[in-house]
Amino acid sequence: MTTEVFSTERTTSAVPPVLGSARDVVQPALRAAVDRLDDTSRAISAYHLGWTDPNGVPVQGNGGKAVRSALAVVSARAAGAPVEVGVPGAVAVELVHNFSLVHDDLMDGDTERRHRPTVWALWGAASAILTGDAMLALAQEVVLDSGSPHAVPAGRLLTETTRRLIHGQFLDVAFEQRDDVALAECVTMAAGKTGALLSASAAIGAVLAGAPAEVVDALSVFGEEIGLAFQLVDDVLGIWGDPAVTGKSVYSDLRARKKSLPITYATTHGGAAGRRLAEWLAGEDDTDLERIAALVDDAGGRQWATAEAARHVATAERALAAIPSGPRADLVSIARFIAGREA
Ligand SMILES: CC(C)=CCC/C(C)=C/CC/C(C)=C/COP(=O)(O)OP(=O)(O)O
Repeated sequence: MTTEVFSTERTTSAVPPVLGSARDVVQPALRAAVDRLDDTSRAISAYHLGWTDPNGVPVQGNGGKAVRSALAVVSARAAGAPVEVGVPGAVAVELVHNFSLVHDDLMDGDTERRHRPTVWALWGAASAILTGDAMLALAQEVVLDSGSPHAVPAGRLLTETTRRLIHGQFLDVAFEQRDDVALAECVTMAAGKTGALLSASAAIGAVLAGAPAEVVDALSVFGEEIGLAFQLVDDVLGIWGDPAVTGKSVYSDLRARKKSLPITYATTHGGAAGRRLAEWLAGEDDTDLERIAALVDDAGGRQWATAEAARHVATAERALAAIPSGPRADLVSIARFIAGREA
């Protein structure tokens, strides 16, 4: 175990107002886009997005925190454009995100998301694959139809981001078969799996607005950094989060023997506790996951991940120095919310 001292404190932060105001402008456009899908993909997407129950009856559901779409509309404002310019980008990144969740749940065999049964658990694997694919294709269409003279670079940002997302997911899946994953490899995986789409979300509004490269680059760096913070917090919640709040099954990441960031830190830097954890990861005993979570803690995995998340948020905030103060404050509020969230 290293001798460094990390803070274990994670200050919880209230949902920033910008998430609500962005949702108000993005939701109608997201619904209009989903309406374009074929009947089956539309019905399953509407369920996944929290608009209907499995029988298609409208509900006041939970379609997620909508962090990525909020970033996209603030991104347009950061470039001096009206929020409306960012809306097609916001719809697109939310669709790419939800494509990835539907496919990820299938790959991981997870049966619960956002407090409800997952798409594959209700409709089967083929429907989950096809609905995810439909959302991904729709995302491109929304950007191409945006009417922006910068739709092609925005579409390209989205396709390149999707390739990074897929690479990150491939690494994640490959790590399940390996017992020698290095911390740097795990960070690369998280940057692809989560950083890429957060980075594109923070930049796409500015791209649609035709912003200069230095503005787009600053927003991309901001998004990439909060993406790493996001995944670090997600991994902490995946082990120590309250399932009643996260809406995910208890210890699902441990049961799946995921080489998440706190676990990889623990196995590679966590001394005797880390070695015991590595032995457990290589075995098949699932009986006492509470003890395994305590082992990750003892090996410093939780402290490290929490401190790293705070460090990435601080780096993200520094990248915004040249962004006008109004949108900068909103971006900072999203970054701090990400670091302090409990779900
Ligand atoms: C290609 C492929 C299958 C990739 C999968 C990539 C993947 C699922 C990465 C995890 C990203 C993540 C932390 C999601 C939770 O987001 P969130 O907490 O914002 O979710 P919410 O929308 O429910 O709030």
